Amino acid sequence: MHDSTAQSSPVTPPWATEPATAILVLADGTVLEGKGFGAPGAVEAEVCFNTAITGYQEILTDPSYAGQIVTFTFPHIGNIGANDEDIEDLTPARRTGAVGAIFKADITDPSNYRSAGHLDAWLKARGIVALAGIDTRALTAHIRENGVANAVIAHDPKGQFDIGAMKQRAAEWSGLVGLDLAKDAASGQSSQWSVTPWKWDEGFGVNTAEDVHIVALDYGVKRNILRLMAGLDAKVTVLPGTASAEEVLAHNPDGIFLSNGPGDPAATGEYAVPVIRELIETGIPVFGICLGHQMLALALGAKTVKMHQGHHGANHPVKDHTTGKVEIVSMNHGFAVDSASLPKGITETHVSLFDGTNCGLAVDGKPVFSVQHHPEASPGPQDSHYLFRRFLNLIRQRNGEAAVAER
Ligand SMILES: NC(=O)CC[C@H](N)C(=O)O
Repeated sequence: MHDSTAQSSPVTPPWATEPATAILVLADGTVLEGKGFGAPGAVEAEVCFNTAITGYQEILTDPSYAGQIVTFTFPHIGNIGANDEDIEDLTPARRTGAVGAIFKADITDPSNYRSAGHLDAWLKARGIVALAGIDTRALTAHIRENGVANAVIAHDPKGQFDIGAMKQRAAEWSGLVGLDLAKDAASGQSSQWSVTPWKWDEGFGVNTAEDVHIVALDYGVKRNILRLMAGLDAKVTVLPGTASAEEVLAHNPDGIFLSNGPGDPAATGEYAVPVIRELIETGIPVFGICLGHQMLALALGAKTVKMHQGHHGANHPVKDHTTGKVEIVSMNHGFAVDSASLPKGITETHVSLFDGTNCGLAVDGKPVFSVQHHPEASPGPQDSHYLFRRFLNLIRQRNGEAAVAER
């Protein structure tokens, strides 16, 4: 990593035999040069690092990564190719998710029975600008020391870059604080969801039972969340995150789900937060994940803050205070609920064992709870799947039915 003052192109890194075809310029002037993959072009976004060792397609298609470039700390990305199943955004044609990707090693030819093509071609089709061949450990250390960075990532097969202009663009970008990306991340349409989780040798299933009805408010929802709820015999109706409380209640839900999503939770204060405030007064069980958790906290009067480097990975330890158990979880957030701001009557249910930040809350005396981490774990370990059953039990209890085993 070096601070380049070069304004002319093509850029030739000292170790390379060929000119760089992709480049990352941070707002602090740091320049990283390597080999381009995926879509040509240039885009400004926030660079964060993800420590998961599997699930690169699920990560890159997670709508919560809108406005972000993901640096994978795992060095070999792409070796199992790409397929049409490991997708997390609801409407892939809209390509909501990460806009850039950074890898240590070049993408190799795919070798996996599920592969339908090369990751490079998939990145190109999805419009993701990718850079490979850089020291991702150094970039990760840089982010850990200095915090997530605003940047511009560019890929030009001819290696023509205007580094000065890229530096200026990175420095001038507003960053994610104050940015509402959830409104655009949502599919914007109401739909029914009945697909159940993928099973070995069977693929995805379809749920026809409709024991309970869950309305999921979509702020950029991940498919595996909907699959897990459908897998618990729920009829799932997805509504745009901009729906009013009246529109939600018109569906007669037994439970209301608040989805994950991109951007600053505090920027959703005009549409989502007031609606959530109304919904929690109805007595209908409410469950929120990640952005849904943060917006619920805001609706309850707490505050959210921007984190230094965020949590992005599939190996984070979280403690559930209600059971005393520790779960290894999937994480993807750059904002957090300030636990000191949680008002009276709200219990902090989960905390991160990495840094003590808030990872869950429950409203005393109401069937309303949420978590910061990702129990759908796509990708990630399945320790937190019990949270979907906890939600179902709140619904069953309210409907006068017997609880199912949580674990
Ligand atoms: N995965 C999410 O829902 C992320 C929530 C929010 N955009 C954050 O970065 O903290």
